[in-house]
Formats: sequence, C-alpha cells, structure tokens
Amino acid sequence: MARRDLAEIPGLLLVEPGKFGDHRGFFSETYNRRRLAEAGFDLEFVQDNHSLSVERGVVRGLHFQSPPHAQDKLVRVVRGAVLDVAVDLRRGSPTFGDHAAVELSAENWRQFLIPKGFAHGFVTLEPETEMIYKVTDYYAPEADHGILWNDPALGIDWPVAPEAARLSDKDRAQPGLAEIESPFVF
Ligand SMILES: Cc1cn([C@H]2C[C@H](O)[C@@H](COP(=O)(O)OP(=O)(O)O[C@H]3O[C@H](C)C(=O)[C@H](O)[C@H]3O)O2)c(=O)[nH]c1=O
Repeated sequence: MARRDLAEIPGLLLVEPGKFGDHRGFFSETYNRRRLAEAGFDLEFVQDNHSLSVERGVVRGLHFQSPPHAQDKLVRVVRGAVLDVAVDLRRGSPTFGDHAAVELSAENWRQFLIPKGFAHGFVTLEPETEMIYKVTDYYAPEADHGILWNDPALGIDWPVAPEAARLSDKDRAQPGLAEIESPFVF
C-alpha cells in the first residue's frame, strides 16, 4: 500500500474556495452545494463538526462509519495546519489500501472532500489547530470504526514519531488493515 497523488484515487476532491481580501479582512464562500454538484459531488450534508487539537502532533483517526451510517466528509482547517489523510477502503478498488495526504491549513484555505468508503485521519502540524467539517450522515457510535494510524501496511509517512504522537486510547487500540473486513465495495 502506498501514498498516491490525489488525482490517482477515484472519488477524492481537493476544493479551493475563493478568498476575497480587502482592507477590512476577507470573505469566502466556504461551502456551495451547487458548485460541488457541478464537480460531480451532489451531497446533502446533515451535520457540522468542529474539533480543537491543542498540541502539534495530535493524531485523530483513521476513522470511518460503516453503512448505513457511512459519511462523506468535507474537511477544512480554520486555525493551524494538519496533514490530512484518506485511506481507500473500497474492496475491489484499484487503489484499495492506498492513501492520499494533503496539507490543509488556515493559510492555504484548502478543503478535502472524502467520500464514503475511505478512512479519514490527520496529524496536527501546529498547536491550537481547529478543524471544521461537514458530514452526510449523523454520528452513529455503533457504526464508528477505525484502523491503526501507523499500520506499517498502509505506508503512511506521518511527520510525527509514534512515541511523540498524542492519541486517544481508542485510536491507540485500532486494528490494522489486515484485521478488518471493510464494509465498502468499489
Ligand atoms: C465524531 C463524533 C464524536 N462525538 C463525541 C464522541 C466523543 O465523546 C467525543 C470525541 O469523539 P472522538 O474521540 O471519536 O473524536 P475524533 O477522534 O476527533 O473523531 C473524529 O476524527 C476523525 C478525523 C473523523 O474523521 C471523524 O469525524 C471522527 O471520528 O465527541 C460526537 O458527539 N459526534 C461525532 O460526530
């Protein structure tokens, strides 16, 4: 399994909203359903999430909700920076187990659209990093699953040493890719 350019993994999309600055500050349309639909992603988001990670080196993930509660996610960073990772879990996909990794930051204002069928996670590159993201299904703890962030089989080059990473107990104990039966089909 390996890192791929985003364009090599079917279904992922990098979104770069316009940001219009003037002497007062800036304005940006950070979500436009029609624009995403024109790009082939006609999605109905039902929940907004907001997380704060206070230290550099916080790892959240790699998470997914299983069907019928699978979620498409539109992810952005409004303070700080992350390396954001999406792992293809769609059985039969030519890029199954491969991942794309993009830097999202308040500076670059980029967004990452991660459809159902992917595990999602990130590591913070700065302290006081805030992530905002929209999801297309509600939180369903019974459907909340994950894979181990630094499973060697995934080949993710995280910019944090395992001993320095700050994780939840849940994320420390996630199974490796080989230990799960992915519920997603390409
Ligand atoms: C995800 C979620 C969590 N919670 C509650 C459950 C816990 O009491 C608390 C922290 O949850 P958790 O540790 O799962 O939060 P993260 O580790 O940031 O999880 C997220 O991290 C990765 C990067 C994701 O893509 C998912 O959206 C999500 O799994 O928030 C809710 O009330 N609603 C929710 O939608």
